[in-house]
Amino acid sequence: MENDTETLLVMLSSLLPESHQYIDQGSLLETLLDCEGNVEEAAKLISQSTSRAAGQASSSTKNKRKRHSGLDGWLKQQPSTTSPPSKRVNSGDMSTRTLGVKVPAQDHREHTSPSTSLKVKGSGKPNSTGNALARLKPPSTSATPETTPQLPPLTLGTPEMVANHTTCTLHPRVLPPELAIKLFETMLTEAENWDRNRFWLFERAVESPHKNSFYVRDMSAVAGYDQDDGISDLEWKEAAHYWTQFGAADPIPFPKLMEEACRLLEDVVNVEMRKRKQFDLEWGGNRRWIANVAAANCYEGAKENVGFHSDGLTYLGPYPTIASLSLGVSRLFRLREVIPKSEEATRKPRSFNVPLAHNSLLIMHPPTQEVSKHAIIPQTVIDTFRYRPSSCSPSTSLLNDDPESQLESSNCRINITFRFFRPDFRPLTIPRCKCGEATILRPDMRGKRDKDGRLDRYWWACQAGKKIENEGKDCGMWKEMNAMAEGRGPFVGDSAMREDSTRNANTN
Ligand SMILES: O=C(O)CCC(=O)C(=O)O
Ligand SMILES: [Fe+2]
Repeated sequence: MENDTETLLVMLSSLLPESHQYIDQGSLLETLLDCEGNVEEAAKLISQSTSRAAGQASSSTKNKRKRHSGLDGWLKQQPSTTSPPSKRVNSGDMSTRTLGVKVPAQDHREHTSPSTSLKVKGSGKPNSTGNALARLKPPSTSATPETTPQLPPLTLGTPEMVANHTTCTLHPRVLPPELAIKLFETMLTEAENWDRNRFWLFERAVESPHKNSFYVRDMSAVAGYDQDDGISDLEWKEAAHYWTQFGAADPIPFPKLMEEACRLLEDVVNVEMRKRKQFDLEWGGNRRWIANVAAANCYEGAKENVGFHSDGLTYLGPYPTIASLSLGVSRLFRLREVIPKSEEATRKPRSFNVPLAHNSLLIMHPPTQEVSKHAIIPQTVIDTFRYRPSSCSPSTSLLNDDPESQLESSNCRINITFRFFRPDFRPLTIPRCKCGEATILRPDMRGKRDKDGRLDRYWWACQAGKKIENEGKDCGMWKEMNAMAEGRGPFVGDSAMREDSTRNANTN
């Protein structure tokens, strides 16, 4: 566990519902250790253990748990597309389980609002005492036996290491240095107007531990793009609303320097993409990868962070390519595979740390979002970013006796993730749930997958429980995506997929 322990403990406490606030720090620490410092997993484990204990006292809950021992079981029994929300728990890289009490779902995030290290609004009251340690014991069904070897986290300090160990590529010094500095300065100014996402988690309103914002590109001047994708301003507004976890802000146009950077980065992405194998469900429309939106994050100081998550696929569609530019302070990006249920008994996920230096591009290639989660972890210390401001030209600095005195310092990291929102997943086409909200598209990360990381299925799920006004209540809608039947595409694998669906139709 590399994070500052105290921070992790605070983060963990902040995620626990009021009824768990009495659990002592020693027990919290033990659980954190069990979970290799993963705050969200520790919080889930505690909640699950407690609900399990509660379930033992209630035979009706126990019966329900027996009847539906997970989403698969539940689906087999209930062919309809909706599920009773109070019994369904989907928790990202934890298996989907049926519990006696409702634990708020995690990582339903579209863009930010991770499930770890959130600023909590309001404090939990201490509750009655209890046998905390007994409750903290991992569930007996805990999938990974102690004998399964656990590889320690590995730091990937070079592009070669990143390429060898992950589904990402790293491109240092990617922009001309002056452009990188100017863009950093622009985004620092922009960030003064950004906000923190606010949403409902673990029975309380929480705030994301960093600021973010959502930008939409003017595509009219972008060569090679079908100008007539028909996505209206209102739809962009809706996308921004869900991307920022029910935020009210209008999407912002790309600043000039972001546009300039985007064009250069697209070239890098396209060169990389041409070297890689494509997945059938990838977008098959444009010949070149282009970005039409950018989500930007600002992390101030060492502690601001984003917790483990995979990026919501609602508008990106399956197997997206995401180009993530880092500016300013270098921070650690942590990537960890989500192990499919069928392999839990034989292997444990390994964490990789990738230091993201100023002016580096990390490309998350497919199937990164399908098979792993990522985070920017809180750190104990960071190196201050020292740079020559763009207002100070090299010639004036030569005239100066002490050029060092002209350097500026910053403790901020700016991240810009350039993304392509697919026309076939445009806001108008996103299924609505009974709450009247757009659903979120999530991969079945723990389900079956082939050796290339190809998944079996994706789900449209209600996300209304995260809206603060809803206080965790949702309609529980949970429907499998059927890309063909929903009229989506074109896909990279169109012809192969059509043959498949015809074959299936004929054999049924
Ligand atoms: O700041 C970063 O590098 C990661 C940001 C991220 O994961 C996101 O915006 O989804
Ligand atoms: Fe992300």
